[in-house]
Amino acid sequence: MTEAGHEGSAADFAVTLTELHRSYGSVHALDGLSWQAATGRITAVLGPNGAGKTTAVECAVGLGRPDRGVVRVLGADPAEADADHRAKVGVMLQTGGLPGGSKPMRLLDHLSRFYAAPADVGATARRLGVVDFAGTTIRRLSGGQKQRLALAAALLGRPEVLFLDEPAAGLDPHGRLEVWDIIRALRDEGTTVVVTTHSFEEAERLADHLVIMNAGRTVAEGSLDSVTGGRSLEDVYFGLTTRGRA
Ligand SMILES: Nc1ncnc2c1ncn2[C@@H]1O[C@H](COP(=O)(O)OP(=O)(O)OP(=O)(O)O)[C@@H](O)[C@H]1O
Repeated sequence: MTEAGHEGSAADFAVTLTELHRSYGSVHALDGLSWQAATGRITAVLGPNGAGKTTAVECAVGLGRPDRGVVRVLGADPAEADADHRAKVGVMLQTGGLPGGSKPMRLLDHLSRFYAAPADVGATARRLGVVDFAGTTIRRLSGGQKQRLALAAALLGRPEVLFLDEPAAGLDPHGRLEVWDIIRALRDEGTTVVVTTHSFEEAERLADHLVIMNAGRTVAEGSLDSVTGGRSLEDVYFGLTTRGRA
């Protein structure tokens, strides 16, 4: 198991979080959090409810600012970065924010107009299987269909760095395999992917680099093998984490 090591140049690590603190009242959501995501690799971030995963991603995409600490994404501070930088960063948050009254293709068309050089909407919709439910109003979609749509939306800007919050949650087994294949294909095309997850299987299947968070801090970071040291990921996780506080 390794401590959060911060070696290598900025080009090696598309995302670097260093000693982040963020509090909501008396809750220390981030309490000295540090981890890195290597460029062109998949980083999986595991941690119990309330560990601070979403808060960390919000800081990394510029939706929130830490009270203290340094965030660098593609060499820039996302809270200060310009539109060009933001266009290079994609994010799929949990699906609650999709507009219920719209239809999938209309939403993707609309979102694609925010980008100077968007991905092809039809090709993106086909890749995620959105065309299969293109005529259904978003509020009537199943959880898995919403998940595919949210992932398609996150790909429209052809991001260099992609943050995915529980991308396979709610998907059936076929759907999960398909989404994992897409994530690996994106990595193979050079995209840096950060996946937050509660699934050991997802972490084991996807992670080139693994981060385990607990109570706002990193408690393990490294390759799957270096983190587990021959034990099961589940055993390591339960040994390092405590029940969520959310
Ligand atoms: N806007 C907010 N106001 C108050 N407390 C918040 C807010 N956002 C997060 N928190 C608290 O900060 C802590 C970390 O929350 P966060 O959502 O980052 O955890 P998480 O690891 O993403 O959890 P989950 O696995 O449930 O998604 C929790 O205790 C949460 O209740």
